[in-house]
Amino acid sequence: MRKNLALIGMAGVGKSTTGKSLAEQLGYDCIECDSLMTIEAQKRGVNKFLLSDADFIALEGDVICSLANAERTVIDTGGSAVYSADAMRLLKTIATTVYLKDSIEDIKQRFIARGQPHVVGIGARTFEELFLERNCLYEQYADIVVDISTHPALAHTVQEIVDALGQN
Ligand SMILES: Nc1ncnc2c1ncn2[C@@H]1O[C@H](COP(=O)(O)OP(=O)(O)OP(=O)(O)O)[C@@H](O)[C@H]1O
Ligand SMILES: O=C(O)C1=C[C@@H](O)[C@@H](O)[C@H](O)C1
Ligand SMILES: [Mg+2]
Repeated sequence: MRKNLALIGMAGVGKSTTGKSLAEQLGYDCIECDSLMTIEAQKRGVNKFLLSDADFIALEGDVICSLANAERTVIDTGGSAVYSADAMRLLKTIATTVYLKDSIEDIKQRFIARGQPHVVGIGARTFEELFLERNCLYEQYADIVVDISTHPALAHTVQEIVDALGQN
């Protein structure tokens, strides 16, 4: 097992919720990339939610690449991290990547429940189109895929990831 874990997956799938619990169970630190991005954007004098998609992805790439020395850390990435080739190259080097996957229906429900939060790349596309594009990227970059659609309970998800890591 590499010395860190990186959670990747669609906005709202539960990366931050799972990441905190997983880190606690493993005795790892947990870094939420979205929070680091907010801090970095403030340093640069910008509001990250007002950035273009390209600038948002560049910021996300910079933040993730700043984690090169992380150890024993769960890296909770933003859903759009897969659009940054630099970020994914770094993560594949320093971490075991875990794709937290759920059904399109469940993700869409949670997306609507949260009031349709900021999501990169939605543009003129439908949620379904974005989901399918993202799903290919998440699968491409994943060392481990954990599908939570049949067992969505947090404790079950965390245990499934721990078990999969043991076999990886
Ligand atoms: N397994 C689950 N079942 C039901 N609801 C969940 C589950 N995991 C997380 N949630 C809820 O879904 C919402 C989004 O979860 P969370 O913030 O962990 O997702 P995320 O993947 O980190 O999203 P983002 O990419 O936007 O940061 C939260 O309100 C959380 O309580
Ligand atoms: O999936 C996405 O496009 C995003 C997910 C969030 O984690 C944030 O990083 C941001 O709102 C973009
Ligand atoms: Mg999150």
